[in-house]
Amino acid sequence: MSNILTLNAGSATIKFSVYHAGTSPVLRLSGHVDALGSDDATLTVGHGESRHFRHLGPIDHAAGIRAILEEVASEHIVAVGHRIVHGGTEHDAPALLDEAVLSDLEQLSAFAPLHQPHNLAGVRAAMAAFPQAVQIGCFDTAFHRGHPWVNDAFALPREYYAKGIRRYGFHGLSYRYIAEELARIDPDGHERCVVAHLGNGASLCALRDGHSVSSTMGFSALDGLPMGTRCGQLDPGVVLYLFQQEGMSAEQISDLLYLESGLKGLSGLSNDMRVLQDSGTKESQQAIDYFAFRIRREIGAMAAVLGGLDCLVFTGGIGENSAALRAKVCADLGWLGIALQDEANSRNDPVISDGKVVVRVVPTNEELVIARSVFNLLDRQGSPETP
Ligand SMILES: Nc1ncnc2c1ncn2[C@@H]1O[C@H](COP(=O)(O)OP(=O)(O)O)[C@@H](O)[C@H]1O
Ligand SMILES: CC(=O)OP(=O)(O)O
Ligand SMILES: [Mg+2]
Repeated sequence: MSNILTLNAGSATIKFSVYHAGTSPVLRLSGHVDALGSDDATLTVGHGESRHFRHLGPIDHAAGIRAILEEVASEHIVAVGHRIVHGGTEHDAPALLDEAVLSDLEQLSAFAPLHQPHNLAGVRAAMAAFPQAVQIGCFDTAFHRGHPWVNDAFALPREYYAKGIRRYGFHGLSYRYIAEELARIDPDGHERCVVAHLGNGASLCALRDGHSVSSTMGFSALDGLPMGTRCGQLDPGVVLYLFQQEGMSAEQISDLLYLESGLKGLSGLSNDMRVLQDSGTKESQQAIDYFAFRIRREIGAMAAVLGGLDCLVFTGGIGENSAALRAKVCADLGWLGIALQDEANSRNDPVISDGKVVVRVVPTNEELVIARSVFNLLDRQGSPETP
């Protein structure tokens, strides 16, 4: 049986799925490595009703990818679809990954150091594991490529935009999935929608009629909301100060902003919302309050971009699972027409509001977006493996 494997290496998780290559993707097997970067990463694999679970210990992304490839080694894989976080200015659609494309994408690793190197290492590992399979890249940035210029540009001299120094936006596979789901669930109810993708990486996207018009993430995956270990929006004067006055090296500043900040830096405890919610320390509570405050502030900004709001969607590991965080974010948004229905919220129901704005919890599915893209690309190429 011919199958498609999808690999989605995030900053704290690696998710994978195997789809049967029929007329449309049919899920056979899926799973994820969770809590990368902690002392106890785990692997969960599900096959229909049955699931198995394995402790992996303190492993890195490369070991996580190896564990996944071992799980699927016996499958007949004809194509591997990869989430590639950064596609730069060139890639606005899924692409076949050959040596030339891979070397272009390697140049973008500095723009997304927590993701791009792991995404590309995943491609190399999959090439070695399945040498006969085609490798296809699906880009997080592609969904945002149609932004109006005012949303893409920084107020720097114009030549910097031409050099690629602009706001790209990320989490695009997740936003594409949500936009497609909204079109299916409620075709008339989402003209102006803000989607909050809240995982270890976190961003908001403003959707108008299902198209991205603005995102809180910018040039790199550091900007916008605070995240598990990333600082989010920061006065560039702070970076200059750390460099010029504190004598920190570029590498030290990079580690500080990407790996030691956000929820982890503010709580002094963990990047993981589950740990912070259970901990009860004042610092953990402040970290959660700060996270919620910045999300609320940016929802207001995105509503201003859209000229109002019809729909708010929560997704990602935190957005899908933390009723307490959603309640905190929405608490003072009554002026926007947002009113949460407490019981529905505590159950993570698909609709959790009873106000003018429909507030939804939609589990994202980046793997399915990747699988559909792989199918379409193989289909256009007339692959003998897909009817
Ligand atoms: N049940 C839960 N309650 C609260 N937060 C959760 C829960 N499950 C996962 N999370 C949060 O989601 C994060 C992972 O988000 P996810 O979107 O799956 O990963 P990534 O950002 O790596 O793609 C974890 O680090 C944790 O903070
Ligand atoms: C772009 C990004 O931050 O992705 P993730 O949430 O998967 O880490
Ligand atoms: Mg993710």
